[in-house]
Amino acid sequence: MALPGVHTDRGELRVHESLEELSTDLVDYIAELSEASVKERGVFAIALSGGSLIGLIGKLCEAPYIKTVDWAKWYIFWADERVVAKNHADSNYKLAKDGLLSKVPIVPSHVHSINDSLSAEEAADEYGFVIRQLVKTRMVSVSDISDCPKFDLILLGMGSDGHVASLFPDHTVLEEKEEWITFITDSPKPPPERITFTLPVINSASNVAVVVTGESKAEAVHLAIDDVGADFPSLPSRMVQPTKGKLVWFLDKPAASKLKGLELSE
Ligand SMILES: O=C1O[C@H](COP(=O)(O)O)[C@@H](O)[C@H](O)[C@H]1O
Repeated sequence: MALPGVHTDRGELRVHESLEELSTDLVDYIAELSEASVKERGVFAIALSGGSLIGLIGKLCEAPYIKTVDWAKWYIFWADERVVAKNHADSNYKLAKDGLLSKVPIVPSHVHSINDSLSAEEAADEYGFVIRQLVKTRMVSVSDISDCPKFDLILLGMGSDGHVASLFPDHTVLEEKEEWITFITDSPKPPPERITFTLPVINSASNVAVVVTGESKAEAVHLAIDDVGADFPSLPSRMVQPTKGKLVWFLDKPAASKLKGLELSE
């Protein structure tokens, strides 16, 4: 049984007993947002991350979602990508393609992956350009506060160091305010070259879900969510604060085990 969602200053917390239950709640949430967005805007612009997240959304290829989701209306993006060939084991695109995209009736031209023949800097520039074109045609909406794209949903994972997308703690990339997409060549987690959505883009989304599992991430979850004072201002996961959008944390019990004020029974 899931604990009921808890509403906090840091968003809604959904803590689950098992990965199976978390995965079901997560895909239901995605399917609901897809339906609402298609009803309202005619399309659903979703940005994926890599890592453990993809295994947790794999159920979208199964009944009932394979039939009930309006796949033709999906536009897919990546919140971050490693600068490797698309068929490389480290590619976030490959992970999503193998685990989801090749198994659902997505329109191939709606899949907006990064150009893997370019340098990190060029790939980030080109990805920003592609997103600008889609903002112009309103396949991706635009924020009414900043000039940033407003994705219907950005799905993020989190590393045990508190990184989200390819925004790493204490990295200058956290200060980027102008660009929508940027690049790094010194990622502390391999591979070193990556491109990433910037914080202004993440925080302009209509919905952001941060999906975190496992005890190794419990300390980072605590630092990202609990009231820890001003000591951790530059923890990327703590800087995920949608301006007008909704933030939901999908956690399993081990990841949530160091949160203060949550009654987690064994
Ligand atoms: O390097 C990355 O790591 C994070 C977290 O991955 P996880 O396997 O610990 O869940 C991921 O969200 C990001 O997209 C990826 O590039």
